[in-house]
Amino acid sequence: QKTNQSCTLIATELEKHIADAHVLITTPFHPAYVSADRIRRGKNLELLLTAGIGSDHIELPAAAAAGLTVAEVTGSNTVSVAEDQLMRILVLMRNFLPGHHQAISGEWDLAGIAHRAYDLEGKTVGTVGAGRIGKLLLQRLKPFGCNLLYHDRLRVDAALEEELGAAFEEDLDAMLPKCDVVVLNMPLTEKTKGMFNKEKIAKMKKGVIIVNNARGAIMDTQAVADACKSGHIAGYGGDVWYPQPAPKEHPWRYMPNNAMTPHISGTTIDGQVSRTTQQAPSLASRYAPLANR
Ligand SMILES: NC(=O)C1=CN([C@@H]2O[C@H](COP(=O)(O)OP(=O)(O)OC[C@H]3O[C@@H](n4cnc5c(N)ncnc54)[C@H](O)[C@@H]3O)[C@@H](O)[C@H]2O)C=CC1
Repeated sequence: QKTNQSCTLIATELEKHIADAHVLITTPFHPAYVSADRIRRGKNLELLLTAGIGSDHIELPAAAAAGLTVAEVTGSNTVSVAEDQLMRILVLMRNFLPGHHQAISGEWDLAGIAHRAYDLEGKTVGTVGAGRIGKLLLQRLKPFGCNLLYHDRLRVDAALEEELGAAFEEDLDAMLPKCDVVVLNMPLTEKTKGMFNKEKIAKMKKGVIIVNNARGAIMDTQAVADACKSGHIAGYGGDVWYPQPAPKEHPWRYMPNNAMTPHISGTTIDGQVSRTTQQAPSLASRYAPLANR
């Protein structure tokens, strides 16, 4: 109910002011979807600023057609997200959540946890996307003694590849069957929307762990829920959903072995400070020249 109230409040305030606004600042966490209709009604709009990374909640072709600048705070919370991904990998690999549930519910059933708990050492971890967050994750995984793979449109330079200790996989479909853990680190675009469907998931190892802090809509929602139910996916964790806020009946809330949360991986206090301190200069650089005229 709290979520519904705050959604309604955001929508009402946005509708009230959109006709006057020159700058619209939105976040990917609790997005005000910037539709073509809202862009049309925002007659004074000049800048759509995403306070975070990932502007897929904005209808980009409509923004471009209206001549608007769309900007985001690149790099602002990348450490927060990479650390969170590492946490979710460990939480799922070690089967931590049922153990915690036992602790708070008065149970003591070691076998009930241990039968599906593994070490991360020696496992193959592949990231789909090795941009800012993907590279930070690979750096953090290196000391765990994993076999590290990455797939991206672009290969990182040889020196960095060696430093990361990760092997490039040009063909995603060739990488997926090798991975015990798959982490998504690419943007939601027309190309990646629904990319991880039933067929793609079937190419992965039975018992794979998937961590997706990139965007919910990169996955086929029902295919993920079905594969968790069948056990093909042994664990699915992340903080991104489609749509957001996720409705109560969203199947990922109820699928087995999930380590889902609301969209919080980039909103640590450090991530928030970094986002806001980088956002102000972004606004200032656009408007200071006008103000000084
Ligand atoms: N959950 C959260 O709080 C946050 C989520 N994100 C999400 O993570 C995504 C990645 O963030 P960054 O690493 O900062 O972005 P980035 O732009 O530095 O890296 C993205 C990488 O994905 C690659 N890529 C793009 N399309 C691809 C495709 N079709 N196939 C393979 N690789 C492809 C790019 O070449 C690039 O290397 C963002 O787009 C955003 O959606 C970002 C920050 C916070």
